[in-house]
Amino acid sequence: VLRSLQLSPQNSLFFPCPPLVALWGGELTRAVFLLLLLLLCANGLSGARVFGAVQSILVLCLHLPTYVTLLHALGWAAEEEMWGWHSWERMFQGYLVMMVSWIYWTQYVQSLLVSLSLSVSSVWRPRSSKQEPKKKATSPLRRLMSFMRPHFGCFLAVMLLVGLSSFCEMAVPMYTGQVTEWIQNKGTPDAFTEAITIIAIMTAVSAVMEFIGDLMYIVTMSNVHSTVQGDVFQAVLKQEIAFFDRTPTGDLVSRITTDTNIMSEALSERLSLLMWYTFRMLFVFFFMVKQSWKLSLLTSMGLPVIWVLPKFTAHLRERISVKIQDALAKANQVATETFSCIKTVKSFANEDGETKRYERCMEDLYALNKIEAAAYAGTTSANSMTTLIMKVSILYYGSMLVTRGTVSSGELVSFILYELQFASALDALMHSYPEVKKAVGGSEKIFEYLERKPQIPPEGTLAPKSLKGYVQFQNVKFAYSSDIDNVILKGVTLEMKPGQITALVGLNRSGKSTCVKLLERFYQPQGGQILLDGEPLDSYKDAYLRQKISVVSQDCALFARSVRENIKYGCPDVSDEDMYRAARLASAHNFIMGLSKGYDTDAGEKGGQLSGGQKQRIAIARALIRQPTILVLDNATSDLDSENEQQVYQALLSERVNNCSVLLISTKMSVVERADHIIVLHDGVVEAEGRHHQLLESSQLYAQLVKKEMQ
Ligand SMILES: Nc1ncnc2c1ncn2[C@@H]1O[C@H](COP(=O)(O)OP(=O)(O)OP(=O)(O)O)[C@@H](O)[C@H]1O
Repeated sequence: VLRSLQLSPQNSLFFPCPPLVALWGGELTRAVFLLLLLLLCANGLSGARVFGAVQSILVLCLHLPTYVTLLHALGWAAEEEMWGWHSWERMFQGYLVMMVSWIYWTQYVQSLLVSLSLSVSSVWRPRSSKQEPKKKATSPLRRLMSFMRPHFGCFLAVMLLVGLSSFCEMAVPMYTGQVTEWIQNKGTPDAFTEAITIIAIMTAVSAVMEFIGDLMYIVTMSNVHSTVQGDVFQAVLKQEIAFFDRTPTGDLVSRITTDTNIMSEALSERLSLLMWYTFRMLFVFFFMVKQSWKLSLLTSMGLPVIWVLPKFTAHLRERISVKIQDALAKANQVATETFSCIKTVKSFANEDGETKRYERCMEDLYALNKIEAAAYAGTTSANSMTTLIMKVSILYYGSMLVTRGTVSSGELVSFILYELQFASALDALMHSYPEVKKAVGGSEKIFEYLERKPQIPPEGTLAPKSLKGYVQFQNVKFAYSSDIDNVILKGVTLEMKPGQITALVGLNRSGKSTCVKLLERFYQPQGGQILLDGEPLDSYKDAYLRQKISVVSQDCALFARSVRENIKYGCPDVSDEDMYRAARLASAHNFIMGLSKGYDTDAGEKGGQLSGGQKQRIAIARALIRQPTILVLDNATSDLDSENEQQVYQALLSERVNNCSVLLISTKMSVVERADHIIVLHDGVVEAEGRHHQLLESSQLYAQLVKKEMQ
């Protein structure tokens, strides 16, 4: 309606009041009218939406009068803006400003206000003493930053260098504009030489700073990478055994190697780009405002539209990245499992089956990669489109300003050069931002491991100088899972006296090894307690227990290192004499000396270069070298022939190493019968106990076991 009145200085008789008042009056009326309309239609809209609409109406109606008043107050010419408000150009501008402000509001200001109000309320809200403090989920980025904190000085220096280099680089277009004006106006040669010299110096300084900054950054980031990888490895090692029972090895390896690599590669490359281009953008913007604030305003209006896009796609890519890494871990697991069971795979001729399984994982990965590629391509083309539109708008508006004489042609040249830099910086930022987000997304699982607290009670503090080795199980109950039908120990009460050989016998799967695992504190009993020298097992230090209790089990694993390193595993400072003594006690010295390189012979992966019996004797030597107070032999000689087995037990049991307590678990009753005390385990409880000849009479099960072996 107002437009149809064709308001202009010529027909201002419609508004006898001053034009500024008329402008405010008109726009306020429009605002009131639109607000009333909103009130009528707001039924059912949420508070946030109504608030957003009110904000949009106020921006739409009041931005022009505010702008004109500001120009007026600064004493700048505001005539054109004051009278031109009804034109199509101004109307289009009004809606454009409103849209931009709406994007700013919904995407940036609102979330900023929410986080501000949250932090203020968390400071001011009195926390009742009864209230449990909520566990704050730390963002992966913040957790990553904690790794960078020790290198704060380096990062500060890099920032300074980046800042300096960007400033020098970004000052060049300004002097290029001066050179253009010099050519146009045929200026003095001195001015030209001066501008060119400054350009050359600025470029050289920028290049040197960039080189030093890059070098420092890459070195620091590789340091951060090693720390993260080392810490993840350590954190995983600290987990309880049940965690390893649940988590496939391939998964763990994938997290420690692949995931940390992806994260650090993306971070070292992309984060550096993000930093460089942020600085560049800041300086470019500074110089752009210096050239023409009006053109800069136009440029910044396009910014939120360009920023919103990567925000959405970054979120999408972050989610896909987590899925991709899960799929990769799954594929790794399949490969690890196949290669570690290669003999089974081959003997069942299931190579094709395993290949198909691996291919299925690859297909899943391929599907996810396609989605990621589509998200990437979509972002790139949308970004190019928006930057192109921005460039055209700037050229159009810039040429109008040159025609009006508001900016010189040199300034426009500089501005366009800056705008190009700005666009490329923005483009790089938009590519780097999702990549950094992707890396951060991928790092979530890594931090999950890093922050996971082992689900075992904290270790105790006891580490007495002398330990007798008196073990008591008092009504111990245990199950590996929460399934009540699967209770392994239903109330085991037993004793291991110091210096004695105690044997634990029973049918297969009766829970003998489980008792050992509980004694090693690998799992926690769900009922009853285990005492060592009268003190609860949990009150001892972990390292102390590992030193005092040595276990040799049937599936003793050796490492792909020399025999010497395997025997000295965990105590590398022990003398060679002690190593030979332990090896002799384990009846291993003679065969080791017969190996091609003696104690320096490589055992191969999992001890694959040695026979089962040789591996077991090395494992016994490894246990004895610590001079334990309690020695547990859990089917430790199952792979030895009877002659060698007798030899080992003769040495171990008759010499009674360091007078230590021995817990013997064996199916060979001829060995068991030599024990001082024999415990028969059946159906999760101790069925009988005593010496060999007593049990033959008192325990049917024991008599059966002896009979079975004799048969
Ligand atoms: N890590 C585990 N997770 C779940 N169940 C387990 C685990 N280790 C052992 N079990 C189960 O606990 C039961 C007791 O096993 P355990 O090895 O203690 O018996 P055992 O008497 O030593 O048997 P064997 O004489 O055959 O070595 C078995 O049914 C076994 O399958």
